[in-house]
Amino acid sequence: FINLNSPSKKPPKTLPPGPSTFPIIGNLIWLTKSFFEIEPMLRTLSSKLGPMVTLHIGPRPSIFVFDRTLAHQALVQNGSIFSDRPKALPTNEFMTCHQRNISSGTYGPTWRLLRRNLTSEILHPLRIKSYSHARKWVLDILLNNLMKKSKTGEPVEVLSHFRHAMFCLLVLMCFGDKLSQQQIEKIEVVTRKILLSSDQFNILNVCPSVTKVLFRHQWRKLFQLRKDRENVLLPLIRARRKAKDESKSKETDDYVLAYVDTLLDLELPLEKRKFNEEEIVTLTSEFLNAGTDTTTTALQWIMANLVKYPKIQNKLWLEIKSVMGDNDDEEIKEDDLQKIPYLKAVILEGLRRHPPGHFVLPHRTTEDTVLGGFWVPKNGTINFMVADMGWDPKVWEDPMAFKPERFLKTDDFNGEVFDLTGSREIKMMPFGVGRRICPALGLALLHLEYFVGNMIWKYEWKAMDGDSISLEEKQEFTVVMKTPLKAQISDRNKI
Ligand code: HEM
Repeated sequence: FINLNSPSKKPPKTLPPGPSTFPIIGNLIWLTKSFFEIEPMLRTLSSKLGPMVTLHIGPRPSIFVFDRTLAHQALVQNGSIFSDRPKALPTNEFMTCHQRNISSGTYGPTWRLLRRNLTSEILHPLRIKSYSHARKWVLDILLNNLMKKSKTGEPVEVLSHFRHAMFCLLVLMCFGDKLSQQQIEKIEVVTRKILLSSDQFNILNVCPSVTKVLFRHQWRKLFQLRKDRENVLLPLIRARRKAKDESKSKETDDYVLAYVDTLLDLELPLEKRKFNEEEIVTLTSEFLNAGTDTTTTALQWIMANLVKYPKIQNKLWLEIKSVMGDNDDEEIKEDDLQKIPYLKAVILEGLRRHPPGHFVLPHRTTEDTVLGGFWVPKNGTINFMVADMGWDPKVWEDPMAFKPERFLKTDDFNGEVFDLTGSREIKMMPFGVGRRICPALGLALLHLEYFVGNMIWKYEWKAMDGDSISLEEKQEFTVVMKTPLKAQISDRNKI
């Protein structure tokens, strides 16, 4: 790897190969496509052209990297060059208050402040522990709802239950735990609507000055969605501010810091002012969105594999039983999770085989540079093929099979537990790696282990009679099951 700033090396000026396109029109057409449409095309191109492929999307080249060693060189070894985000498309810019959130924020002091605030105030292990009562509360609701449904004798379609549970957890961490189910559902409806409609607004980004006239109804719809979001979130933000100002909250014993509390006093480092209400709405909705569909998707894929492969489910249950003994009425406590290595292996295998996102969020380079022998221009967009890295047959034997046992062979990982951060070497990267790695990796793993573990400990999960579980994928905001999981669920205590 050479940096173009180094005077001793003469840099190549050749971009990684890609398909030829019509100038301007071709570039604009890509803009209307979602990543999900692009993925299979990229795979075909890479099989012919090699581990790096360029597409001309919009005004700048977009480079896609399939190779895990190149990903490590870029994101870990040269993180300072590869950690910026591209300028947001107009619709995203509008919904993020000019990219003033963590995931789309420019690599600089505001992003650093927001990311550090989230990781040190909310995602710190001790703080995560302080939300354990919320997890227990949500687990009870989830288990009860699943059992209620299964008693009707109908197959239980689990997805909406999983999503609601994951959403409740994040709402409680974000706004404190005094919210009713009804309030939570109201927020869920609005945020979901925004997420599901995002693709339909792609067309507005092709020449916004024209689309503002031609598609003004669509633009109005987008304005309304942002307004609806403010209408549900602002009252919660104001209530928390009021409690803070009156310092009421700290007087009660059960006060738990919420994400929104940490945002109220933060000061924008360049502008030297506090975040305004619209910006806090953007930041809180980012927190809810970033964690709900990702974790829900992972949860569904993992449970689907446990239904599809009863032997794996049974092995997991036996291992849980060896820790829990005859305490059938108890749930698995968070401290006990680490005593169940097979549970961790099941979760890791789920994330490897079915990463919720098949790409990371787009990165932008801050300097002209060279990767894999090709030129990567300053301000170029670069992305990494997450799914393909986890399915690399050079790293993973029989990569498309679901085999949690592969994560128990610590010899394969230098005698240590598997390192998901890829700091030494990337073998898979469902959370990204480097400076933009998902800051909630630890929280997401805890949620997956706690909920999968307890759902298997309490209930036996079976496919519906005559039904086989299809692992076909469908591309939504994340890559989900094309046929959502339906299962027969029975109480293990009553078998
Ligand atoms: C299984 C669950 C999850 C998966 C697989 C996942 C995956 C990812 C990935 C791939 C990225 C992009 C990395 C990159 O651009 O290089 C990311 C970023 C991010 N994730 Fe997650 N995530 C999960 C859960 C969560 C949760 C629960 C939260 C919050 C509570 C969260 C908050 C974020 C944020 C704020 C970013 C932006 C980081 C930045 O740009 O600096 N994620 N995540």
